[in-house]
Amino acid sequence: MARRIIISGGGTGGHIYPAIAIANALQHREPDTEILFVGALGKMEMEKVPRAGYQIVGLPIAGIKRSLSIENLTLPFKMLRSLRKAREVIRDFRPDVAVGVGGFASGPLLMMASMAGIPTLIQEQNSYAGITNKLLAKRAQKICVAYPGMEAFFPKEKITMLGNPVRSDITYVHLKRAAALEHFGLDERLKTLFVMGGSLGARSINESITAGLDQLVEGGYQVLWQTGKNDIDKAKAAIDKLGTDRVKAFDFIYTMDLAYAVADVVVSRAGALSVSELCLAAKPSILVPFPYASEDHQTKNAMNLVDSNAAILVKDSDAREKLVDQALALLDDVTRQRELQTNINKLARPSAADDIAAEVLKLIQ
Ligand SMILES: CC(=O)N[C@H]1[C@@H](OP(=O)(O)OP(=O)(O)OC[C@H]2O[C@@H](n3ccc(=O)[nH]c3=O)[C@H](O)[C@@H]2O)O[C@H](CO)[C@@H](O)[C@@H]1O
Repeated sequence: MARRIIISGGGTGGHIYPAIAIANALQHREPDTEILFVGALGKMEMEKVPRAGYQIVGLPIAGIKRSLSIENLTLPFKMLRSLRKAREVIRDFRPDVAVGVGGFASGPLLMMASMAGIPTLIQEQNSYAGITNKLLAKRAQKICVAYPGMEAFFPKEKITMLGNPVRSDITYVHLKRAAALEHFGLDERLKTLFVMGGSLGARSINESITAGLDQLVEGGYQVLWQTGKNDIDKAKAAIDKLGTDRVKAFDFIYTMDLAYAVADVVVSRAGALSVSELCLAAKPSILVPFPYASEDHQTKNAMNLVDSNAAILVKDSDAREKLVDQALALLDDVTRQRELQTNINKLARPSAADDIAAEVLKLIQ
């Protein structure tokens, strides 16, 4: 009989793409597996998951607003409605296993699944566990992590360290350079700086790049720039002002494999999945951790690489002053690029998605 698996969570790309990578690996191992995603209504996963070819159901859940907001008063009702909806989805789909990847929807879904006696597995991308995953861990059968020391948050006997699941098309990107140049309309004679702000975009990176765009273009380089939704108009205005066709800006890039393929040097936030992808794609990288991520975990993600001489760190507070200079220095220095490339690739976990899929399947008797 076909196996049925629910994968739940989302909110940002850092939760959605590992979920898609696990789903792809499951279908590769067991092609007749039926997979249903459960996300949060109104969140990014409701659009990105169907684009990746999977069905998704949305729960009416929301997070606490940090500012004093009347919306917070409706949260308990949203939680109750989400629990009820999660119970319905489980009753109708009858999954053999439920997988949680973090983000709002995984809370109610995994809670109801474990109450119904369905085995659950958690995949934690970061070196720091949020409150939802800590609570869910008590009832989960297996917890797959990407960083050491996670027994500080989870029961030790349930933890397996397998790395973060990365979409398989990000392997062997060096074979896709020609296709990537054509896809983005870039010039094969020029070296490319790929700037990525993560799934939501990064304001300080965007401002720093805007300020140094003329230097990059005058330096003879071209730029592929992923800005996030909020800054795309400003980025396009800066490009128009410079009157150049050597800078291509996008709010979101669906073909990340091609973006990595074309990049000689990458400037990026240090979200867990971005970091795992940079390892797999073996890209010389300058990381600018988002300083307000919980427990400053992006700095930890970045330092993990910097300590192995596998990436360069620029602090968010130094970005405006130093980022473009550092990018130009690295673009100019092929020896340093090779050194970073070799070292970052040693930290890649190419089999993570498949290893996690194997753990998921093991939970089905
Ligand atoms: C601000 C914040 O709290 N960010 C968190 C969020 O980051 P964020 O959602 O930015 O996540 P990551 O950097 O981990 O991953 C981004 C994912 O989105 C994909 N992508 C991104 C941009 C784009 O244009 N196209 C695209 O496909 C990337 O290839 C990657 O798969 O989740 C991560 C994983 O839990 C955390 O480590 C980050 O700290």
